Amino acid sequence: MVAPPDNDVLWGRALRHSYQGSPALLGVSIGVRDGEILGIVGPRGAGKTTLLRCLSGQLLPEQGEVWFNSAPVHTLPATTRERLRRDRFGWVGSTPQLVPELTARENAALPLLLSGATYRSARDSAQEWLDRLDVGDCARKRPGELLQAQRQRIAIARSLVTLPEVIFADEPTAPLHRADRAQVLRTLTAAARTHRITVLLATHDPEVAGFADRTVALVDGQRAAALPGGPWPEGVAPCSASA
Ligand SMILES: Nc1ncnc2c1ncn2[C@@H]1O[C@H](COP(=O)(O)OP(=O)(O)OP(=O)(O)O)[C@@H](O)[C@H]1O
Repeated sequence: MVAPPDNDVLWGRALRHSYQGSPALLGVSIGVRDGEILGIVGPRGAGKTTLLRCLSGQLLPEQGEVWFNSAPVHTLPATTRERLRRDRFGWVGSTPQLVPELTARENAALPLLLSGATYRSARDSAQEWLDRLDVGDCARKRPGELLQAQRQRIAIARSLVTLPEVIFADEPTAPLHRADRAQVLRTLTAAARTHRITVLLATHDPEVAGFADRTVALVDGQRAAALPGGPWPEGVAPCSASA
């Protein structure tokens, strides 16, 4: 095993994974620099979610290595990987997964409460992030009383509340109206830059990818040529922003 280069906070090498024999990743290598906002772009089914799940330790790749700083994520026991994900990583999926019995503020505070913060400090921090994401007035409501777009903002607040080292954002603005996407992405990326949070932003939408410092393209489970902030590589048709 070879440890990652010093300036990479996260590093995947030759990652391969398949689902019931159907390949999703075919030997992807990737390095993510500390504090970088890295776009993982590509059409639907390209392997973006699978790559994020491998890099975040949710999914063990069939082959390959994942390093977070000097920790070999691919060989860590399940409980250590879970702790790593809880304490150092944040995750935002394309659909908000909130606890229905808790209020919006309790949902956003949950990662802090799980890591031992006092109720009052967790609640105050959660409220601050809800305010920044323009859902502060939803704080006392439960997910069932809220719109999907409001729930997604709460899920983003929850991912930021611990100021994790890395946020994995998988199509994070998919449930939002187009007009709201830029504002939410500005909040997420501004918070990341202020607090030096590394962000992996998976998307099929070139407008979303425009918020990244650099993009890496995936096509059919493999890296494809891409220019940072430039045109999409051949074979990666930019989809409309109507996801
Ligand atoms: N749980 C699963 N079981 C079986 N096949 C899966 C599973 N998850 C993903 N796949 C398949 O693996 C391939 C890669 O999927 P993945 O979700 O990683 O791509 P993606 O680029 O994130 O696509 P999308 O934008 O549609 O989520 C696709 O062919 C997909 O159908």
